[in-house]
Amino acid sequence: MSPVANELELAEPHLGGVLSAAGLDAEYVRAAGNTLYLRGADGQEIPVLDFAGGFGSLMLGHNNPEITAYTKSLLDAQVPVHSQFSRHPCANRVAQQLNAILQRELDDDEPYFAIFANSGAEAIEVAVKHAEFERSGRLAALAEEVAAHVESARAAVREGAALAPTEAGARLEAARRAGDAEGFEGLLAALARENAERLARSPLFLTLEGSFHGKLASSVQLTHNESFRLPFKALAAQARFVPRDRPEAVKEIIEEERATVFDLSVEGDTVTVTERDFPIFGAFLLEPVQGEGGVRVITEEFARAIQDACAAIDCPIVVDEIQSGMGRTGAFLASSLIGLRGDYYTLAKSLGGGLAKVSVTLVRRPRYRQDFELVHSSTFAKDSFSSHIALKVLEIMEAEDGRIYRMARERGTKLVTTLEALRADFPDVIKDVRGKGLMLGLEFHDQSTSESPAIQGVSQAGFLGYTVAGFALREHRIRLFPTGSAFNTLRLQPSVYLSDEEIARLDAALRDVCGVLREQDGERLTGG
Ligand SMILES: Cc1ncc(COP(=O)(O)O)c(C/N=C/c2cc(O)cc(-c3ccccn3)n2)c1O
Repeated sequence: MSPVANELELAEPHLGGVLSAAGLDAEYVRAAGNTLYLRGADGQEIPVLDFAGGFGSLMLGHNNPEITAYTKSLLDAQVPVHSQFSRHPCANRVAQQLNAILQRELDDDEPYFAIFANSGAEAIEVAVKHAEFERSGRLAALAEEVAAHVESARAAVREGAALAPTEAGARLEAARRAGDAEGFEGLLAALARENAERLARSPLFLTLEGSFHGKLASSVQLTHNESFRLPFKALAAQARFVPRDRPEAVKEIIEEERATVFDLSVEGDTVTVTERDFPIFGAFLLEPVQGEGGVRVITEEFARAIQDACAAIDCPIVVDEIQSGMGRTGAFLASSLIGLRGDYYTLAKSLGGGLAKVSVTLVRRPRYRQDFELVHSSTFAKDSFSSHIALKVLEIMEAEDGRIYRMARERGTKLVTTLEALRADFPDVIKDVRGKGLMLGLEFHDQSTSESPAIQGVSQAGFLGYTVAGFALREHRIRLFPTGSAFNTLRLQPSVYLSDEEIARLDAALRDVCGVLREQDGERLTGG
């Protein structure tokens, strides 16, 4: 290898620089439970208490002993990892187990078919592609129906039928004139041209302000954060972002964006031009608890408004449980706690037990299009290694009548109580405590007008959360991160094995942070 390449930092060096600026560029050499270990100058391991929790992928902790032992047994047994295009009974058992859990939590026995992938964003891409596959089938059926109506109208006009004067008829007549074609055939040519243009429009997706659904080409257009989304706007179908605090906006936006095609009907010797809605919306996607958007819990009222508005236009709902699912909020599905029912569910992160990369998109049977299986695939998806691990994870989650979910509720209550006590003691520093179960957010007041130039500077740069994280790592050996789109909010997503001692350590560290911010001690906060 050339000596130059040997010296260069070649794997995302700029990100490394950003992390280094915040004092977060640690190298971890081991992990277990809620602890990561870095190596000190003397070569000794230094434990770091991890509240980032793999951004939600470590419900069962780092290197969970039961899962690592099981993984070793899979390797020892030489389980075939890549046996694509063969029977995958283990993947099917994962799908069956997921269905059993959904049926329990949703109290409904309608099956969901499973399409496996390798990451959360890929599961979203699968949902978006399948929804488009379903929508394009509906568009084809509509086009066929209109074509049949056109033939009936053509025959009726030949028999002397006349056009009824309607507003839609006037609009179609204007299109005919613009197309410079004569008579009824000219009108039909205008109808065909107009409808072809309208049906060829890209689908429009609906999601919430503050949403995060991934950073791949389609999924990033469903992620609200403009710095993630806008550079790639030209790549994929767009979304409308619904304000989180206005459930009534769902219907308003649907009304604004509704799309129609011309149609014809014949009654006796009268032909009538009408305009009828066609499905322009690909799907409505939402997280029951927004992670990236600052740990915001969607209310039952909002869920109902979305459910009703989507049912009225037969728009599928994709419930993104990639971060909120897998028991993190105290139920397998966070959405089951707010009465939200999805046509699709996406799961990832903790499904792989902190070791395997696996995600799954579940599609409710009435919407499922089996031909999708023949046009979508991925080399590593549905591999038996990941499927075995996912099955083991679900077995652990469901053991002892859902002990893990009870632990998530009990540990989450203990943790949120600690955070609320902190806020009560530092109301000038802590603005809000949010979340559910072990998916919690701690929001700091804005410090952009701090009297400390250092604190003012990092706040105005949107770096307060990262600076606090750097302080916690340096001074307290605790790993924290702000959410990617709400920089003053720290997300806390430890494993269910969180101990009282670890909560107490976090409390002490956060009280120290609050003291530093109250005293406006920029020097200490930034380690300057
Ligand atoms: C609801 C939801 N839907 C799809 C995805 C995409 O999943 P993948 O990351 O597996 O592609 C995520 C994944 N979340 C990623 C994430 C969530 C988060 O809260 C922070 C960070 C993150 C990552 C790196 C640096 C800083 N922050 N990453 C998600 O939370």
